Amino acid sequence: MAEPEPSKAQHRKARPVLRRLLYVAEDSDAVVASAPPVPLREVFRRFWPYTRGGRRWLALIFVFIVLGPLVDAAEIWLFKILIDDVLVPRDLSLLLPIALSYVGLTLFSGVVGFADAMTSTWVSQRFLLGLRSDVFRHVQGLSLGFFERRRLGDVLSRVTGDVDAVETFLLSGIVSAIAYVTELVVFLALLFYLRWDLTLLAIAITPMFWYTARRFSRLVKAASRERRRRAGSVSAITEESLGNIALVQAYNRQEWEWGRFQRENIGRFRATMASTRIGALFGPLVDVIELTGALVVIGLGTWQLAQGKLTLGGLMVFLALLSRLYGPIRGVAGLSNTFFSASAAAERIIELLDQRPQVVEAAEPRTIGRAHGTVEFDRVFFSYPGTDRSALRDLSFAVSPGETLALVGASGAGKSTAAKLLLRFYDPQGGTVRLDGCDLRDLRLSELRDNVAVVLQETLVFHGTVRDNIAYGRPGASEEAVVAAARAADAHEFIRRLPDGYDTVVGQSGRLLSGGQRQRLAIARAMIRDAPVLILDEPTTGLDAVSGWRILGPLRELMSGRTTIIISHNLLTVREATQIVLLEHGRMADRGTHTELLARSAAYARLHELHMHRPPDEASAVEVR
Ligand SMILES: Nc1ncnc2c1ncn2[C@@H]1O[C@H](COP(=O)(O)OP(=O)(O)OP(=O)(O)O)[C@@H](O)[C@H]1O
Repeated sequence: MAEPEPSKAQHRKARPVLRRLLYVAEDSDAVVASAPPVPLREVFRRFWPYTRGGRRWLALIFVFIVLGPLVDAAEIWLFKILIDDVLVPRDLSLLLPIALSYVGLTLFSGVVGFADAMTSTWVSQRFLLGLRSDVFRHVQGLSLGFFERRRLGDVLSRVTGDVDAVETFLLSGIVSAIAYVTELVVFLALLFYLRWDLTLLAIAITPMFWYTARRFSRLVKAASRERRRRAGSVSAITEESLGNIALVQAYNRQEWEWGRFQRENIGRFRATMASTRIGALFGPLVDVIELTGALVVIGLGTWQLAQGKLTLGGLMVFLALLSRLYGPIRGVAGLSNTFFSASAAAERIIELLDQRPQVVEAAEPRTIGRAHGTVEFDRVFFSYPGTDRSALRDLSFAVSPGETLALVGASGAGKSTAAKLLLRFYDPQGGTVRLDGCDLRDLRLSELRDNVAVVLQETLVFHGTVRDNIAYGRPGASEEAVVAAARAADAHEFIRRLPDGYDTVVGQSGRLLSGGQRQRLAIARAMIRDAPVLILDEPTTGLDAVSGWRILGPLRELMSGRTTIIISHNLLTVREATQIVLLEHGRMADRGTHTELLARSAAYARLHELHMHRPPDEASAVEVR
């Protein structure tokens, strides 16, 4: 770290000013909360296993670490010989061997330096490779509930930024610590060998180093924690704001979004400045301590030189070695700052790794292979974690293969929640959801989801080609299968007209396609998955009447022979359902076919009325209440 010139005024300022300089103000209504503190020992314990692949190489790095100070010491010793045996007696006979030794040592240290740099980088990057990939895999396996509560940008910042700091903590930090200790041992041994009394005097000041370092490391940790948290917030706001750029621009909210961003940005700036101030104050303080030690030694050494107890070369070498000794002492003292700062990042990773999926697979899950597709909700009660309102209350229904069950009801009635339970994104607090008579909690998660295909309200299209997007439903699907699915979804014609046909890149979130086209792509994806159970969550949302009509054909094709649960506000899609469940506040208010409900349920009849007497484009968007 670059340490700026010491500001003398800083040393003189009164305590409150010092407090303001050294402490970072924390913002209570933060975008992202700080991770809970974790002791250093625990941080080591958690991340040490990730060094597994590189431990053999670590041993090699330690060899390089020892070689470094030995070469340095040899060079310094040559310097003593140069002064005492060549320069002072003006005897040139040793000059050539000394010069050759210098060349040899320089070449050797060059080779060691190269090998050291390559090996250290390899080991640390291997560590990062493993850790980052594990963190990603872990986060990916967390339940939907986690992502609904967390800010994605903060998670991104942890996976990309904080992971690097863990490496500093565990590898670079430890390697530096060992390097410093080795240097200390080598130089101290030489110093003692040269003049034990002067050496004792010189190291008498070390407790002051430790004391200063201890005081500073606590401050560094507070500042680093705040810096990391702010980095997460900046990332979260960037992701949210740029991810919804169309909304931001359409509502002219740029200034407001910028203000939100800027608040965190300034917070990050302040936290970084605070930690730099702490580091920058630490440097000059240590300089003063170091200078005190050196001055005492120079004083005593000059006196001993005058007394003839020490040669000029001896004194010069002593001072040269001493200057090398303070480097590692200062380094070891400063390392605690590095450790504490990196541990602030490690805490954020540990917090992420400690998140457990709310949905856990049974210890010995049942295997059902391809299901027939009978779906059953049996007296299901559910409320979202952290809420006390029930999203579903005592919900029971059953759907057999080839049948279609439509869930209708006002917005917030619990329709999508039922779909989430069937995919086992959450487990119900009461009752059971079954597939082919098996409690979902007993099934292998991947197998359950293999048996279900979904077309969601917001059509999920990835940045990639049309072909990739369809084949996402069944990895490794053949070209024929992709085209057949597209044909069945009535998508083949429009895909053919795209600039590169099936190779057209559709842009992030499929922005280069129309809503109807995206929907048909999603149907093709569900089609190719060929799962026995189908969940259609508002498949015609956002489509005008013509497009809505247009995808009815492909939808019917997709639904035929499968168990379908359709959530829709559009009565046209619902009318053909085998049974319709009318939900009100999470409860089943009524159940029957379209004709039965029309005759019996005032609420349903009113809806139908509303739907039928509106112009078709409005009718397709009207909600069933
Ligand atoms: N992740 C969540 N955390 C907490 N509460 C939620 C969550 N998702 C939904 N809810 C609440 O659960 C209830 C049911 O929501 P759900 O999304 O199932 O309604 P819906 O009938 O599908 O509505 P819409 O027709 O508007 O999609 C609502 O009161 C909603 O506020």
